[in-house]
Amino acid sequence: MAQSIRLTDDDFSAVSGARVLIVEARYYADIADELLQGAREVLEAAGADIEVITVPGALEIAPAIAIALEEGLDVDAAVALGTVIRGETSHYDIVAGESSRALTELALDYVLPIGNGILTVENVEQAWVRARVKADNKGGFAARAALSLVAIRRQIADKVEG
Ligand SMILES: Nc1c(NC[C@H](O)[C@H](O)[C@H](O)CO)[nH]c(=O)[nH]c1=O
Ligand SMILES: CC(=O)[C@@H](O)COP(=O)(O)O
Repeated sequence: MAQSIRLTDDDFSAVSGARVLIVEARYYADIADELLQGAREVLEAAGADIEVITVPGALEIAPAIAIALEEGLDVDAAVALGTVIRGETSHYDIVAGESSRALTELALDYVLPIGNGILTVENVEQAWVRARVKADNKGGFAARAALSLVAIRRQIADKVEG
């Protein structure tokens, strides 16, 4: 019978004990608290082992993950949390674009599951709707995305070893 490997499964029993690094940017500290809570709840429910690194802004998230990996921190996945809100200048485009571009490059270079929970929004109101655990819970979503990739890696490894 054909078996499917699904990236969207929400059954994370296979990822219990996964070591997950959260890197949170606290440029907007109160929103950061909410994103972190959402991510933590998902990871704790999945039985993950969590390490948190705090950085000043979204541009430091990918470098912090890279430093952790280069220094030998042994992790199965990372979750990036931050909020970038448009200001008066073009700086928004740099922070929003580069922080996510760097994460994608890092994920592919290191073949590391990374959940991208960096909000890129027009204003604080939009940020809160997306960050709030009882609303969009994007921190939780990013954590689930990272766990999905850990699960799929384990499923594929089992299949290949088989
Ligand atoms: N404007 C926002 C920033 N800017 C700061 C940069 O991320 C960085 O910390 C600085 O350029 C020093 O390297 N960061 C955010 O997370 N959100 C913003 O809206
Ligand atoms: C995303 C940003 O860096 C932004 O907050 C900067 O604001 P501004 O463009 O008004 O300097």
